[in-house]
This record gives sequence, structure tokens and C-alpha cells, in this order.
Amino acid sequence: MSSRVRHWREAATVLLAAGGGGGGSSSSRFDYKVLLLRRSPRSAFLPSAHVFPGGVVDAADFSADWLHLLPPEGPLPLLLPPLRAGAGRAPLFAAERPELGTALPADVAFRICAIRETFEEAGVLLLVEAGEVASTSSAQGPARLLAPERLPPGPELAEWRRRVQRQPAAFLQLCRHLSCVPNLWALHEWSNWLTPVGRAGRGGRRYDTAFYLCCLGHGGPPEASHDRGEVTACQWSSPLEAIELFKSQDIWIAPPQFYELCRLYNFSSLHDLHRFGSERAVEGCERWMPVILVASDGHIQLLPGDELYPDDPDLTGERKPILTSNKKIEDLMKEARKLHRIVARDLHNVTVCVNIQPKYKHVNPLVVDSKVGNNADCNSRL
Ligand SMILES: CC(C)(COP(=O)(O)O)[C@@H](O)C(=O)NCCC(=O)NCCSC(=O)CCC(=O)O
Ligand SMILES: Nc1ncnc2c1ncn2[C@@H]1O[C@H](COP(=O)(O)O)[C@@H](OP(=O)(O)O)[C@H]1O
Ligand SMILES: [Mg+2]
Repeated sequence: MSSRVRHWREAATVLLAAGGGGGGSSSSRFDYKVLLLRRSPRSAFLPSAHVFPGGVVDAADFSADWLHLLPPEGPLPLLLPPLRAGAGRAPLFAAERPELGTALPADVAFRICAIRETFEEAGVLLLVEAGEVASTSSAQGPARLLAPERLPPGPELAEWRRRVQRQPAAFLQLCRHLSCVPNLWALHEWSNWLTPVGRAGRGGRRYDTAFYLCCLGHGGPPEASHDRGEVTACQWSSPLEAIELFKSQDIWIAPPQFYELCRLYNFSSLHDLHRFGSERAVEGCERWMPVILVASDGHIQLLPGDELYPDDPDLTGERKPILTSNKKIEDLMKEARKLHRIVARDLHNVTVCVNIQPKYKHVNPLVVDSKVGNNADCNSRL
């Protein structure tokens, strides 16, 4: 088994944004909401945290059987818009996985994983009619869900959901039964986070997670329902609402998800978010593993590009996993010129500080002052 597989589990997650229902308050800065799920307090990793739907990739997501459902024309990688020459390729997407078979490219399998997990955890089915795939293009704007009349009756769909939870291969059977395919084209590569060394869950659980963006238009956020198991609550919130709930200690959001919500804060319109996400995706992304720096009064998660980020970060934790300093956070902030870090003064007092140019045409997070909904970049705060 390669070191890649030994040290972390490969996973996919989706920032699912939905708008178009006119349900948001007219005073809201945002015309869309994002789906957050609360993990069970019994979870071995991030118990009770709010996260985006997602989970570990399964061999069924790589199954050659998908080839019979997915459109026959052309070699599979061409199913998805090709990346630009020189795009960032996170190792997750480039890795060979002979143990899982090589029928499907990782970009396809990780999307299937994210879509399957969204059904398992929230009951939301991101499918498209098999016959409509050829005309599916993200240039048309945010995606549509299947019409309700194309879905089985509620109790039957709930039974399918339980089957998929028990056996991920049942997801392909469901798609075949509905003559539909996972809407791979609605998911846009967004980022890739590796759980930091020193933050593994019980049993050393660390994850290499592909983050996708999916924007749904038309008809408002779909009903999401938790599974009373792995997930104990589902909620649709605007980026500001989610950040406010975090700051007021009503919910706890893990740092990568917090960072991503602060990036979404740049976009008040679902159409702008969709356009940005779908056009940017051809640039790819790089893998980020935060490196923890423990200060005397809190800790900082350093990210690539920060001047304190190690040249040769310890990916496996076998060398010097956690950096320490006797200094206070304030001093570590004053001294620094190049910032790319998540600063945690305590569990709910977390700020993203970044003043470097983002790579791969991405956008930097905004620092949100949740009291007034104001934002500023870190330069202007220092
Ligand atoms: C990987 C997951 C999708 C969970 O998988 P599961 O099979 O259990 O459903 C999810 O956890 C996820 O999206 N993770 C991606 C990013 C990540 O690893 N986040 C956690 C980082 S740990 C951390 O930063 C702790 C911070 C602290 O303690 O201060
Ligand atoms: N009722 C429950 N309460 C807590 N965790 C649960 C659960 N049912 C399933 N899980 C956990 O959820 C994880 C599956 O997540 P996913 O399908 O999103 O990858 C598994 O964790 P582990 O993989 O850590 O064992 C599994 O143990
Ligand atoms: Mg999960």
C-alpha cells in the first residue's frame, strides 16, 4: 500500500449553494444559501461539527459499470471540461489507484462520491436525465434538479437512501432505475484540503478531500433531511448567517469549511458565484495541508504562501508535526508580511488572514465582521 493511502482517507465534499426561491430576506446581502450538516456527536472525526455534505470515496464510485450509464461518445475525461494547460493538479486527481480499477478518471469518481454522499447524508439527489447529458452545460447557468415527478414516491426514495447508505454500489442501481446519471457537470473543482497532522480523529483519521462547488438555481433550496445517524441536522444558511452562527457559538464549523465560507462571502449573487466557480475550475487547484503553529494564547493554521509555512511540510507527522512559539498571536501577526493563515484565538474566535495573491485564479476569503456584516482584507486590519 502506498504512503498516500496509509496516511489519509480520500474523500469528496460539495459546497452546495441554492437560490432562486425568493425565500431569503430582502435585507440579506445574499440571494442564495449553502447547505451545512451537523455531524453526529458520536463521529470519530469532527464530532458535532458543521460541514458540507461529503465522505470517503468508495470502490463503487470508480466502478466500470458507470461506463454503461454515462454517455458513450468519446473517451471519458472529455466528459468534463478539460483543464487549462498548466492548471494546478492536486495529487488526489493525478494518483493511480490500481486497487480500485482505472475505468473512471479520478475527477469523475470523486464527483460521483460527492453526489452519492449528498444523497446519503441530506437526501438531495443531484442527477440529470441520461438523455439530457449531451445538452448539459454549465454555461447555461446554475443546475436544475430532476422534476419531482421523475422521483419515486417518498417512502420508496427513503428505502433507496437506506440501501445506498448500507451499500454505495446501490447508487448506480438507483441511477439505472431512474434512467438518470449523477450530474457531474454541475460540480466544479474548487479546492483540496488535507487534514493537518495533529488534528486526526479517533484511530488516526485524516482526510484528503476534494471540495467541489455546485450551484442550484430555480425553485429555492431543495428540502434536505438528515439521516439520524451520521448526520443529526441539516440547514441552509447564507455565508453570513453561517459565520454569525459560528461566532455566536451556536454551531462549530471546522477551519477548512470556515475558510471556504469566507471565500463564498465574496459573492452575493448565485449567478456570479456559479459563473466564477465554473470558469475558474479549468485552472484546477493545489492541495493545502494546514500546518499548526501553537502560540502562547491560541493557535494559527499556516497555509501555503504564508511566510511561516515550512518549505518542506511534514505531511505524515513522522518528523515535527506541530510548530510552537512562546509569542502571542498578536506579535506573530505584527511581525509577518506575507499572510495566509487561519488564526484561532479560541474555538469560536477564528479569523482568516490572507494578503497574498491567490493561485489558480481563485479568490481570497473576506474577513467578516459578523456584527455589522462588514468585511475587510487583512492588510487593512493590520
Ligand atoms: C472528510 C469529511 C467529508 C468527513 O468524512 P466522513 O467519512 O467522516 O463523512 C469531512 O470531514 C470534510 O469535509 N473534511 C475536509 C477537511 C478537513 O479535513 N477538515 C478538518 C480539519 S481538522 C481541523 O482543522 C481541526 C481544527 C481544530 O481542532 O482547531
Ligand atoms: N449513526 C452514526 N453515528 C455516528 N457516526 C456514524 C453513524 N453512522 C455512520 N457513521 C459514520 O460515518 C462515517 C461514514 O461517513 P461517509 O459515508 O460520509 O464517508 C463512518 O465513519 P468512519 O469512516 O470514520 O468509520 C461511519 O462510522
Ligand atoms: Mg460524511
